[in-house]
Amino acid sequence: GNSLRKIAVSFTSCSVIVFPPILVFLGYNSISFGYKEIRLCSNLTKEHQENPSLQSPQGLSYNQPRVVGLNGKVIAVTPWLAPIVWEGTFDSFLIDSIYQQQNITIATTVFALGKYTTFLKAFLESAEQNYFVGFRVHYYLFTDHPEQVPAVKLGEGRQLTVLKVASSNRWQEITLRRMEKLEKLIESRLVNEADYVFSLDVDTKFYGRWGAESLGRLIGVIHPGYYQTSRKRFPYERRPESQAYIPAAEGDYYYGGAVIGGFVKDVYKVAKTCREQLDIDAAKSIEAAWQEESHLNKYFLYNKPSKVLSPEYLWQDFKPNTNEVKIIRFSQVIKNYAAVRPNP
Ligand SMILES: CC(=O)N[C@H]1[C@@H](OP(=O)(O)OP(=O)(O)OC[C@H]2O[C@@H](n3ccc(=O)[nH]c3=O)[C@H](O)[C@@H]2O)O[C@H](CO)[C@H](O)[C@@H]1O
Ligand SMILES: [Mn+2]
Repeated sequence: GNSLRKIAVSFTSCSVIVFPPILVFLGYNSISFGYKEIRLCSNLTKEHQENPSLQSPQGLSYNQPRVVGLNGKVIAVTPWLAPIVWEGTFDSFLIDSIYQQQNITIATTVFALGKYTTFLKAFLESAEQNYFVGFRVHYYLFTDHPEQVPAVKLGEGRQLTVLKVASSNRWQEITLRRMEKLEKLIESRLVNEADYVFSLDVDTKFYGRWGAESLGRLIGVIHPGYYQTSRKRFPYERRPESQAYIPAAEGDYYYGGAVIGGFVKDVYKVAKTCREQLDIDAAKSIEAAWQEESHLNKYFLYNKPSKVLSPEYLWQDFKPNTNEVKIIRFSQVIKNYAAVRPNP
């Protein structure tokens, strides 16, 4: 909780009113007094000023953005002027120091159903070494086997909550249901318990720093398998009957379903919208090519992320090293699909 910051973004500039000293709660147990300048303006809302949703019309024609330039250098900004986070574009000490002052909590949801509980130990241990070190992190771990959750020593200010969910005999159902679980978790808890939330795949490991440079209103990650692929060959859903359908001439990046992040409120919109679109498809007995990842790609195409994580933030262990990716921060481990999934 950070009420000061919430007050600060609730009003936009025009006329300035200086309030007498007011009580402001900071964090959980400290109280401070201060003069609060509150700026009021009738015709500008918070949405417009502080939290633009970056909606983009459907059917626009524009060039596909490149991730690596023709000179081989990485591109660090999208055509809608959102940063693409690469090593060398930020000062990790500076950016962590800025966000540490804000006393934030980063909720992190992770699902481990069926045999995927075997990935938990490496995921959690490597997260403790690399992921938002020095920040308050709250893991929300969904599993059908709570007894298989390993005991991992967590750093100061970090906690883990285990939430029991029903098993499923289809991996497709497990991955796509994450949207609904995330939606409901935000409604019931995260609105009060966190400032930011990340939803992460569990069949992964952290190998390098992942810190405050990844924070923003709405965060997507560029999938490591498609960052040099022409948009018409992205594995988007191509059947117009699906709510996840994207025409061949459209597309910015192919985003990985393994990382979704941002302000609790903005991630809520993603999760709720994707869950609704998945429900419409299910009622028509249609399942998108890559389940919720397809719906996520549709969402991000027309609701642009405010910051995009480069493939440094989602790699695959089997991929050879490349010139552009200097640091691998988070990577899919190699898995034996037949051994870990409940169905082919
Ligand atoms: C790198 C990447 O972007 N991966 C995406 C990709 O394939 P993946 O092959 O990465 O999908 P996956 O098998 O890892 O499933 C996604 C996640 O669902 C959970 N899970 C899945 C199966 C199971 O039996 N138990 C279980 O707990 C687990 O948290 C896992 O990390 O496409 C999926 C949808 O098809 C998801 O969008 C994944 O995020
Ligand atoms: Mn995965």
